[in-house]
Amino acid sequence: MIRAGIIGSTGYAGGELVRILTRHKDVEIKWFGSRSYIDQKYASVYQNMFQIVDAVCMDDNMDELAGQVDVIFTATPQGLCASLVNEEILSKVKIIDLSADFRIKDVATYENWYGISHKSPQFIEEAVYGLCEINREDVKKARLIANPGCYTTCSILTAYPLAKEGLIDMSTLIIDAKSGTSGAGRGAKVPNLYCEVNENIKAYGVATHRHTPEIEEQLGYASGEEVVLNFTPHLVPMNRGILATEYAKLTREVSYEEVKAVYDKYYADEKFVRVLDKDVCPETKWVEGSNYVDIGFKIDTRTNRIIMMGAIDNLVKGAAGQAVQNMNLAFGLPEDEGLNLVPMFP
Ligand SMILES: NC(=O)C1=CN([C@@H]2O[C@H](COP(=O)(O)OP(=O)(O)OC[C@H]3O[C@@H](n4cnc5c(N)ncnc54)[C@H](OP(=O)(O)O)[C@@H]3O)[C@@H](O)[C@H]2O)C=CC1
Ligand SMILES: CC(=O)N[C@@H](CCC(=O)OP(=O)(O)O)C(=O)O
Repeated sequence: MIRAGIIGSTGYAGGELVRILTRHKDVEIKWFGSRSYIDQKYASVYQNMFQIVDAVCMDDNMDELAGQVDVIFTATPQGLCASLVNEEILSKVKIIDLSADFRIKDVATYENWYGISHKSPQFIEEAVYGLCEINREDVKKARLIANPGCYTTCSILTAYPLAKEGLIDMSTLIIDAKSGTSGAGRGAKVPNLYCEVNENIKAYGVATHRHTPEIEEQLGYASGEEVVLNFTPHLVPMNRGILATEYAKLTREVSYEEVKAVYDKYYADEKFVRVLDKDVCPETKWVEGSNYVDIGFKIDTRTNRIIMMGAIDNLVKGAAGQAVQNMNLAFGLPEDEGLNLVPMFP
């Protein structure tokens, strides 16, 4: 049995980790970390866990935790994991960080976009960017895994094969993405109140969103060139889900079949990536509650652009599901263990 500790188990991403891991046959959650609910029953924070989780929430102490578990998930605000991790901890446990602390290789870029100083830059180089479909072999050997962002998982996987094969002009790439409000976490914030979000759609973080450099870096590795792009997120009145619509000029004339063959080259054997049939556009409802990424595309011959679309559940493939997928790889388990979640509908 793998013993797991979750720092930030009372947040939305941590809560989703608990939901998935309670049904993972090789994992026992030993530590339900919290800052605000110490000594309270976990099931009193999340009543959906009534009679499923009997444990109480515990203080977030990474040093103590490292001696008691095999893997620590940090589902905490930006900067916290970097402020806690040290060599002794990493010599004892694997860490899967759901925040952005170890995603970006250039520390100055991280500090610029996040507005915080990085507390342990010495571990950035060894951290593996845990986008399983792309970095699988490195994840298997990693002791520190940077779980990718939710918008970024969706945006990168949707464009990756075409970027890698040079089919799109990267300087023309524009990503327009929408997220449900669980992406903003459980903490109370006025812009996320019911009356602010319901019956409303709004762009935010325009030209400044922190996921921009993460997408640029990863698509830069794929395409072999420096990538600078527009990324505009929108908040939409739904609980879960991300839809990314991505536009780029094609570098040459291609047919539907050629593009489909490129997607199939990278994803035909990927259990969690579903390239949809011709003319089918992904919808967040069709992936809700699951670890799937659904991808579709359309060639617009009139503008010589391709329009790529991807949908995920931000809390599953965009956070907890991908974290469990990373854990499975890092511990030599079947990659889909605990993740055979059928999308829910309606
Ligand atoms: N929501 C999403 O869709 C996604 C989130 N993520 C990332 O996961 C992380 C958590 O996000 P999310 O679950 O949405 O956020 P929430 O605000 O819902 O949860 C934050 C969690 O962190 C804990 N926490 C807050 N401050 C501290 C602290 N100083 N010390 C210890 N614990 C602390 C909270 O504990 P308590 O409640 O007990 O106070 C809570 O459990 C973030 O880095 C986020 O960017 C990544 C991908 C998607
Ligand atoms: C709707 C919403 O607010 N989404 C969050 C992103 C989700 C998230 O938690 O970001 P990471 O994946 O980088 O951890 C935001 O825009 O900051």
